[in-house]
Amino acid sequence: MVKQMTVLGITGPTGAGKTTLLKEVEKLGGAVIDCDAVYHDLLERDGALQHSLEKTFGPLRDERGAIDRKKLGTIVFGDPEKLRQLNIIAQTATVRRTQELLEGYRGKGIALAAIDAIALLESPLAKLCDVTLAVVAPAEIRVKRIMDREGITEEYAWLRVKAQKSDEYFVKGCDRTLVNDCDQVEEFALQAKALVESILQEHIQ
Ligand SMILES: CC(C)(COP(=O)(O)OP(=O)(O)OC[C@H]1O[C@@H](n2cnc3c(N)ncnc32)[C@H](O)[C@@H]1O)[C@@H](O)C(=O)NCCC(=O)NCCS
Ligand SMILES: Nc1ncnc2c1ncn2[C@@H]1O[C@H](COP(=O)(O)OP(=O)(O)OP(=O)(O)O)[C@@H](O)[C@H]1O
Repeated sequence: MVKQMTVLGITGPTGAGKTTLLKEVEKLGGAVIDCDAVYHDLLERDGALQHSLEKTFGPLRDERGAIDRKKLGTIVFGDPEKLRQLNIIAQTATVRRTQELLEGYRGKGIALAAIDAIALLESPLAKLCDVTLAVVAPAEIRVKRIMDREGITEEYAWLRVKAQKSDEYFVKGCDRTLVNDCDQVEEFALQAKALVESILQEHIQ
């Protein structure tokens, strides 16, 4: 009998703790697909994607000749229409690559694969998932976390946070929720592990 693969979709706003949860999935033997990383990889090597972005948003190169994400972020995070245009361009490429990766994991007989995507709920990715999980946390805490993690300014951190949908949107759209408002990342990691294990149990039975 071919073993079924459980596909867990993870979404939620920036700095909430999704990557921390993905590390627990990996420790449990699951495969993870971080759509930010998939997209960053495509941004480096997909000429058609680079061309499409510059055609829409104007010159975006840094001194290395690569697409300057902070420059693009400053354009789109302050303008909902431009963010909408970016989402269409980025999602087409990212969703295609994510589907290829999922099929690869399925072919290898992997029991659990998790997809982490900011646009999970409004993209075709949600339909590929057996369970969806929202990871949320108060905006002030998230701003501090992403400033510490990336060394970005408070202004850019708030610009990114305010460009995103509310916690309520993610909670309403997902099957399950994890609130990450504790002070210690280790404490959240334990909660995340317990939830992923219980989801796996439910799907194995
Ligand atoms: C907007 C950009 C230029 C910002 O670059 P920056 O280096 O500041 O952020 P990075 O790429 O590291 O992403 C960090 C976080 O920003 C948030 N973010 C990224 N893209 C988006 C988006 N389209 N909408 C809302 N938030 C976003 C996410 O929370 C993400 O985890 C860049 O992220 C981008 O081009 N994003 C589009 C990719 C996308 O839509 N991915 C989703 C595919 S399902
Ligand atoms: N409960 C916590 N206490 C302290 N630090 C935390 C906690 N949860 C997460 N962090 C830290 O906050 C930062 C953001 O967490 P993480 O990268 O998991 O979020 P994310 O949802 O993946 O963010 P993004 O969507 O921006 O990639 C990381 O540096 C992480 O180590």
